[in-house]
Amino acid sequence: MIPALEITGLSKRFGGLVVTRDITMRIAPGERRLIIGPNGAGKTTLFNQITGDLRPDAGSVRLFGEELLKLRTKDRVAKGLARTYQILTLFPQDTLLHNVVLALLGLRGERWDFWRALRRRSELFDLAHDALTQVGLGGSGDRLVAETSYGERRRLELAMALAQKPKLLLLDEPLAGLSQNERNAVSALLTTIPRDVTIVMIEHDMDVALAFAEQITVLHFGEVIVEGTRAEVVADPRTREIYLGE
Ligand SMILES: Nc1ncnc2c1ncn2[C@@H]1O[C@H](COP(=O)(O)OP(=O)(O)OP(=O)(O)O)[C@@H](O)[C@H]1O
Repeated sequence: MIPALEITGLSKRFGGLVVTRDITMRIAPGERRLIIGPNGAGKTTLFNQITGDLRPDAGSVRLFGEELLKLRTKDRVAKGLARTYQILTLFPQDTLLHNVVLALLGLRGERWDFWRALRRRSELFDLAHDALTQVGLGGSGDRLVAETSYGERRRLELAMALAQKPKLLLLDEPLAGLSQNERNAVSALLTTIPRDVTIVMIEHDMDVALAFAEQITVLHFGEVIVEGTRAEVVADPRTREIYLGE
């Protein structure tokens, strides 16, 4: 079976600092993969190399068998890659619906062009509305982002990614900054994402993350230290040593 995501020998250093050391990882179609590791382990820089925000020094990243590294970010997105960010990247003075439409326009690789957007309006707006509905914000499209709660913004960001109908979704700490109630709601939402979307998630909230993930990769100083099923990784003494600091 062709993996949804296959990373081979991925390496990156910033001067003397190795942030990704020969990472090799295969993620099956439909899998829910959790990536954990201490602060600075290289989790976000790994995502940045998958998306093309950062160029690795060596290695390969394949999406359903197709090499991504020579493609620009927007072309990777067009191949079915979407991500959310640890730090939200929204337009607060615009509406939720417009934020999703703008994400869709980014997907299509078009410069922001008002008239062109207007011509495509109904199609784009329908897609955007569907995505908002999928995250429970269907009735909130006309509200300004600035007037929403943090939890609603996290949902909006998810809608922006889902609107692109990704095959592979990278979630960078989707629960960061949320209250316990909001965390429960967003994690319940994550379980409703259909299996034709493969999900790789970085998350520090272990309760939620462990419940969600089927396979777990532990990174430490840019290197894969432990990988396996939830039970295997939790039982592995290296996980405790590295991640829990025991
Ligand atoms: N552009 C850069 N230039 C130099 N060093 C960088 C750059 N980007 C990241 N780093 C360093 O790379 C290391 C890995 O950072 P990264 O953000 O990937 O860690 P992380 O595992 O996502 O951490 P956290 O859990 O805190 O988000 C850190 O030491 C960070 O300071």
